Amino acid sequence: MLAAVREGVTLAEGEEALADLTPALTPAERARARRLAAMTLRHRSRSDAVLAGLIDRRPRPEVMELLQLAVTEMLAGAEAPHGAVNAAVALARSGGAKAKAAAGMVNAVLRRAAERQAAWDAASPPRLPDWLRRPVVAQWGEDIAAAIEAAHERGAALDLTPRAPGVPVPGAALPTGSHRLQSGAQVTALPGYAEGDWWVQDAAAALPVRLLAPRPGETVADLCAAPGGKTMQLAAAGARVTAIDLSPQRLARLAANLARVGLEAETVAADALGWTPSAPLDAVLLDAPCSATGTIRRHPELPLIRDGAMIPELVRLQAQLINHAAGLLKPGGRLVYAVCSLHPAEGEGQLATALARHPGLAVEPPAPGDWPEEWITPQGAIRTRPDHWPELGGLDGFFIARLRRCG
Ligand SMILES: C[S@@+](CC[C@H](N)C(=O)[O-])C[C@H]1O[C@@H](n2cnc3c(N)ncnc32)[C@H](O)[C@@H]1O
Repeated sequence: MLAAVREGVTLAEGEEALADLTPALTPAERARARRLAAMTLRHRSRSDAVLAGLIDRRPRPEVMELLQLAVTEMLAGAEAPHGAVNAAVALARSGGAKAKAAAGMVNAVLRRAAERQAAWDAASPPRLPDWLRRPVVAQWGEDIAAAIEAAHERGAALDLTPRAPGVPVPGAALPTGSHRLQSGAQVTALPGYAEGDWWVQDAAAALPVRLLAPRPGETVADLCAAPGGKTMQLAAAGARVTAIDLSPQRLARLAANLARVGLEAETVAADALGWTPSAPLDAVLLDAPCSATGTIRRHPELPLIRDGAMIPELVRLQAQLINHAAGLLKPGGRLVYAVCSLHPAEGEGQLATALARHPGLAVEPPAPGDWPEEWITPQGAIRTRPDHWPELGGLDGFFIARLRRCG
């Protein structure tokens, strides 16, 4: 999986490739591989710091990955050193001729690395890539950038959204209504899964629908809907929902998710830019395609496989989607724009230019008191960051704005 990320694919895609390569893996082994790979990536700056003092020359990438993996297991995962070292040496021996030749070095380096807990503890979390760090520092300053990096390294808890208030949901209730489980659990084995009482959704991802505040019977379009976390929230509130997504495969997942929780929505596989409803709508949710840089806690590979080159194209697409969405509303209708991004150009900047283009749209800020004050921006939008809620374990980075069509 680490090699797959080095080739530029996501951990999830790497996991699929791993399952194809080694079909005998049990689900538990696969889950452990995923956990270890994610952990290795989240702490990569620490394993590099430990290894820097022990190797003269960076070895071949696959050997380096073995070393990073074993160091992380020993110093973050508290794995007994002999187990981690032996496993790494066995892996090197099972590799190509060059990896085999490195087995002795792997053994020697890891035995010394096991004693370098202090170097591990003293190292810093991985830095954001420059293309993201620069705008983050410009927006919030150096200290917040460092706090975001620390939060990324801590990873994310498992958050669940209840189908309705009052249904029993595992985990501790968060102030915004989500429930949180701190330790990784097998989702399908949790109580209430089979009954469809809840679904997995980061606490921040549940906020756009909370801000939209759908009422029973309202007509709502979810323009970029799959895999459907927000569609389920809208339907659970009793809205008449049309869920649109460009990807038929992702829309099939949305339909399966709706079926599991026993909720209904009309589904349309289409480009949202070409879709129009038969009558103007009470509300539109636009959870736009974005850089996903707000989800690095869950996807530690993102900084390694993306560069900033896609940002201008995404910003253009988001602006087109906002323009289209604004035209679908009844007078007085509301549009919630959301992105799971930490890049201000997709959030704060996007809102500013949208307001300049659309004098008929006005920001409707969240009611004070209902939301943590530090999340509300000077524009009247909501901004969550991974370093928020430190005592509760953080949340994904989202930018969310509610706009009302005047007149
Ligand atoms: C951020 S994800 C949506 C997550 C979803 N709202 C949820 O809560 O589960 C963005 C989605 O936009 C879809 N998408 C991208 N471009 C689109 C377009 N032009 N029209 C409709 N959907 C689009 C992608 O297929 C992707 O599923």
